[in-house]
Amino acid sequence: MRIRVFESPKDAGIYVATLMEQVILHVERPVLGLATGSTVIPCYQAFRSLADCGLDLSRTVTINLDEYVGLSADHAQSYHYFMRENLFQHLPTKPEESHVPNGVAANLEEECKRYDALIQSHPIDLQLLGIGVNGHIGFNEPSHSLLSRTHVVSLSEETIQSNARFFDTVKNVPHQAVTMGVQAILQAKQIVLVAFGKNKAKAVAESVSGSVQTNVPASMLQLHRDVTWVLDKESASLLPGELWPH
Ligand SMILES: O=P(O)(O)OC[C@H]1O[C@](O)(CO)[C@@H](O)[C@@H]1O
Repeated sequence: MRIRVFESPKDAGIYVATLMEQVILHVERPVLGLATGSTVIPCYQAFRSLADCGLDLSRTVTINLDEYVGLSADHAQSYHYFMRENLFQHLPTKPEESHVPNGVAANLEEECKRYDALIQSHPIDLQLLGIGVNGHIGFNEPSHSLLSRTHVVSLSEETIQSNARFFDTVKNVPHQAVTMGVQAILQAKQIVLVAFGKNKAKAVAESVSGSVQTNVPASMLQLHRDVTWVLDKESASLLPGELWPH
């Protein structure tokens, strides 16, 4: 596990974008696992600059972590829409394929199976993650057990309240989502988790230095051999001193 602490989200975003670039430059048919949320926006902004400077994405496949159940791709709060607005529409060369779970599939169980098959046939080289204030990754919420496969999850009250900032009213926040399971996340060759702000500090500290437990889903990342935590000073503020990078 590596921990990098940056002065600003902008600096952190540039670092993450270069990690993504390295994969694209060195893997024959790169597969990037992508995330949504306010945290990854500086990463995508920096990545767009690299793409503007000629980074070729035409062999790259992208696979997103999750989508709200009931929001179609043209809904402004759907993760399809987020990806288009914050990344895809700005890229001069489009990825060869881009995948986001379909939250309005008539049969969500079939959709989850389809998504798992897709992940298995496209092993992820680099998985980008944010983290919920409760330690969730993707939408794998804290629980006494975690599901390994893509599944429909009921969002916790904490997540609904936290994500209400993106909706007109908390009543409009969907209560369910389709999310990749922890297996797909842990199968990625490399994982980069990004967290900014004081409100993520507790989840970061518990995930990095607490015990591995399903009640803190991001603590599962301790089981992976290639994880980089990309933090700012606030999100790193509760880490034990010995874990602070020198
Ligand atoms: O970056 P934000 O907006 O705090 O969101 C963090 C996490 O929340 C989610 O958007 C889902 O709630 C995750 O996909 C993300 O990792």
